[in-house]
Amino acid sequence: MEIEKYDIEGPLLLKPKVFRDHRGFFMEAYNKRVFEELGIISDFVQDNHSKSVKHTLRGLHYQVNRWQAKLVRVIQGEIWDVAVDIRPNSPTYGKSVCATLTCANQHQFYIPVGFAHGFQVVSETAEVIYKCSDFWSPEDERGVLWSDPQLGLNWPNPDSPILSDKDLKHPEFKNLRLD
Ligand SMILES: Cc1cn([C@H]2C[C@H](O)[C@@H](COP(=O)(O)OP(=O)(O)O[C@H]3O[C@@H](C)C(=O)[C@@H](O)[C@H]3O)O2)c(=O)[nH]c1=O
Repeated sequence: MEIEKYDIEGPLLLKPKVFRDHRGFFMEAYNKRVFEELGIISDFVQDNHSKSVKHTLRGLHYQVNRWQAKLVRVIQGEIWDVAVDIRPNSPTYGKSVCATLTCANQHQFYIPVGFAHGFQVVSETAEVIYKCSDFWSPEDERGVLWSDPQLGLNWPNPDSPILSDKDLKHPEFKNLRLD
């Protein structure tokens, strides 16, 4: 497993070792012991799987009270994935880190608690799976407006994103809700 750190403390880009042979490939997608050795001590309790069509943009999402660390990967297609630092006392508050995740590169994006998360689909369709360190809690769901210029995010297709009704209505970053 290769690991890349970012300028922002916390998120990691993980490049698992992939064993290829005439049958295809094998990889350990998650190994609690190895991840803990890397300092990723999240106790993952829920796996999510979504499929989206090209230009779909999901985000930017986080939960309060039941904060979720996430381990994101793509099993079909390609996405641009982003995590925005919303830890109030962080020196990098409001800054973001991103990763291109594809079924070919097998990379995984580890997003600790304290970040808002979103992605946009670059390929015709993409299937994304991610582990979460706490359960979904609808009343604790919060969001930030994906297009807020203050965040300065370089979405692959900002002109015609496909969004949920919910994602159209999130507040701007200056009105971030942490309660
Ligand atoms: C997030 C979630 C949704 N749902 C349901 C609620 C709703 O009817 C349907 C679709 O939900 P959403 O529109 O919120 O799905 P989506 O926009 O894909 O939400 C996800 O976006 C990415 C970026 C994240 O980081 C996730 O934590 C999550 O917020 O699925 C669950 O049953 N469990 C869950 O954990």
